[in-house]
Amino acid sequence: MESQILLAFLLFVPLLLFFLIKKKRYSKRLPPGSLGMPIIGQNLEFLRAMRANRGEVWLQERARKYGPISKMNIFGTPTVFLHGQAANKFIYTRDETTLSTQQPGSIRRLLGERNLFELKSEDHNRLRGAMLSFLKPDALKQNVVKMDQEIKLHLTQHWNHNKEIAVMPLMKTLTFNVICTLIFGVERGARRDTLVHLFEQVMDGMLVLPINLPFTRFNRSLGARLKAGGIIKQLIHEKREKMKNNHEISSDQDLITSLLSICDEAGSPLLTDDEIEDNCAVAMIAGHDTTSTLLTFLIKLLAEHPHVYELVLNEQEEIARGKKKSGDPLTWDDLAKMKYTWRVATEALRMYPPVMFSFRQVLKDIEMEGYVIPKGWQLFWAGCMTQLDESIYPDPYKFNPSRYEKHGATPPHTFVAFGGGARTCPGNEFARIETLTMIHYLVTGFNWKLCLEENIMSRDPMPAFNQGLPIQIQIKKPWNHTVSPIP
Ligand code: HEM
Repeated sequence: MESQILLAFLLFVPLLLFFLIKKKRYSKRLPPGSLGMPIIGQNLEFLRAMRANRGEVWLQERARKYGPISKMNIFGTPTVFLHGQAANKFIYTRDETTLSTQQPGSIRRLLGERNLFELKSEDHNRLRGAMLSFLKPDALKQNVVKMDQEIKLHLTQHWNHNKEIAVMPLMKTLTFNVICTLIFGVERGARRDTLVHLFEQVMDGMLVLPINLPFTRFNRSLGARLKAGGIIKQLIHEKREKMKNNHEISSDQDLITSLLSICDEAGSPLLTDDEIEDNCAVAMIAGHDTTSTLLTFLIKLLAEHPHVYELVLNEQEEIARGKKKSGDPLTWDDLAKMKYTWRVATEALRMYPPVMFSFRQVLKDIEMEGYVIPKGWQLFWAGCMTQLDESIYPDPYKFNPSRYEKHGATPPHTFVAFGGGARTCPGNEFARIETLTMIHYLVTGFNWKLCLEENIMSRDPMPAFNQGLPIQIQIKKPWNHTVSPIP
């Protein structure tokens, strides 16, 4: 008996030691931090912090505790959290055999399987190239007049007769309408209103646990996405028919027409209808809340910084004086002159980036800072945290558009509001045109002041004002732009 116990002991102890050492070696190489409870992980903590507008603080505290790389469990997946200039460079320069884009399950299912965020390698290049054939500056030049008209119509309908407005919902209305006109090419009316309403519901389920049970937020959003997809399919069909019957139709009149008109070398359509549908949904989701957030913050910051407002006004009045007739639309050349106004927008994007973090999937083990990021894990990185790093942007919480006058004011991989590398936002030029045009008409046409002393914010996932940012407006001079409704 004694010899059996001794034998068992001799076998068991080395085995135990082996597992302990192996575990120790592995966990030593994993980044610091805890994975928390299974499934729940750090979800609740993080989402609560985001909704209380403490998302940045939560991440900063984490970074202070564990350094630039740590592990956690978010959206049900073991995750490594990264931030800092080196992390941004690492992610933006990595090829797709190491890292691939993978959104959390909720986002993936809502955007559709063939959406640009999910596609990789050749598929990604093909789709991205097709989107850029409409979104690149040369193509967008043709659409400045449409943007101008859409913005004038918005101001006439929503600003002209009001004394007090809530900025945030109105900016969403504007950016929805701009996308409906320029991306979907869908006429105003009941169908467009339905589409807008459906996309609002889709947005609601973007950052939730993807539990598809009746009455969950996710279930409602999925239902709305299905219906919105149906409307986009119908638009694709109508536009295809129109193109068959009228060969004169210009391919850059909207994104759907542009995507339909691209063919491969054999003359067959380059994209499937599913790809067109999913990527129109992406353009709506990626393009409307981001730009409306930027515009809302700009309106707030201009109200709070009268000297900046004056400089923007001078620049815009100079451009207005250069017009042959009052009411003539802005041109591409006018936009190129708005240098100071774009610095102001850049400073707003630095301090209040609409996209604070992104996700990637790790395809092979990665060594970083002496740790291993294991294959199959999720990377969660807060690229924009560098924008508030005082060693890079001195006095980072001070709104100071003049900081960009200095040469080298934005060191590489530190200003990343539009992302970087192969996945840089393809809509940045679209957003720039929309923002500059809107600011032109706002400062030349209106004065405004904030109604509340404090405007409480939250993030869900974009930064938002809980009370919508109410302002009082005053029309400077009779707003006499004649606008015909855009089809
Ligand atoms: C102020 C406005 C905007 C901001 C701050 C913004 C920000 C970003 C960021 C940070 C990314 C990269 C995400 C990542 O690397 O995971 C991105 C990607 C993307 N954005 Fe934007 N965006 C804006 C406007 C727009 C607009 C107007 C559109 C379309 C009309 C658009 C369409 C897209 C698309 C399709 C992608 C995916 C690109 C790819 O994976 O290749 N964005 N955006």
